[in-house]
Amino acid sequence: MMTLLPSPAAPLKIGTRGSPLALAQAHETRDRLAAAFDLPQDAFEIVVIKTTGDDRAMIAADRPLKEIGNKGLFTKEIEEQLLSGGIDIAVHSMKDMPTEQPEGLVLDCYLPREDERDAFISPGHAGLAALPEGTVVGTSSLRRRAQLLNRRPDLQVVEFRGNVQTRLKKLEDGVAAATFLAMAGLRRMDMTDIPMTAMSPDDMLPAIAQGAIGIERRSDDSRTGDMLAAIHDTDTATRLAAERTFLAALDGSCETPIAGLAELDGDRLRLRGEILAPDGSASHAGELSGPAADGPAMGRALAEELLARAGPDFFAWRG
Ligand SMILES: NCc1[nH]cc(CCC(=O)O)c1CC(=O)O
Repeated sequence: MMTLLPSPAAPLKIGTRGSPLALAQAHETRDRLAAAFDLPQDAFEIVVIKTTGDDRAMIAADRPLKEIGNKGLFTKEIEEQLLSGGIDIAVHSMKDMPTEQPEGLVLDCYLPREDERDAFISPGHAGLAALPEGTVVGTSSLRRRAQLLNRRPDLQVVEFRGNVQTRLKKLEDGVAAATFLAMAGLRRMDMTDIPMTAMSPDDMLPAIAQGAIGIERRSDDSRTGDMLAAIHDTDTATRLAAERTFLAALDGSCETPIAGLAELDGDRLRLRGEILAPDGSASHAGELSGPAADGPAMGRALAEELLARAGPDFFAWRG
């Protein structure tokens, strides 16, 4: 058994994107594995992989990602490295991951979920309700844009891309008066000292799987599978199973205005979901509660209920 564990001479290679948040998530994964198996940090190697989505030169900064075709934009190169053996595991934000993985890869290890809420961030205003009419809010998220315009049609939403640091700089420069970021990212980067307030999910339901880190590996790599089992969090898995089945049943991607959150109370699960028109002109929201083991069935049922209420033309804009 001991000989199967990684060592400084034969480290476990952890693939990640190079953004500060991605690196923080890779470091958390390494530290949890090191602690679980009492290994030194240099039994792990962090391998930074540049993805098409990171290549700014290719992408005009003011174009929404959905126009560029975001499917696999931030994961393709990382998954290629996994399949070819360049890395052994890949660390991902689950909210950016499609509901199905390529042939030969599995994504079934989740770290304990961080705060799943969105943060309202503004140097000058206390909260969403305090924003004067017509205020400019920056976001690159189709979901946040739709939710904002649904609740506050008077606001002006501008495209706000880049990593967390870039977006905060734009706020400082006055490009917008407020923005939204995931609480999880701010906490993982130790950035909770910026002017922000957490949004209640009653006011802004988060993205599917927001705040959860998933670890992907080759399906035939059972040594790595055994290692990952030691740091897997089953509550997070139960919640994501419900949320991601809801997402899959809606045929959504991370660039579709869909929100959802599953919460556990003992062995009871409460699933909330929302689908919106991209311009915020319509929203359909609902919730179901039941035994935690029924999460995926509840995800499908909630998706069907919302689709039925929305009607067949609701998703027509997807083309
Ligand atoms: N799409 C970008 C992205 N993917 C994951 C996070 C934050 C961390 C998380 O939700 O786990 C972010 C940035 C943000 O929304 O603030």
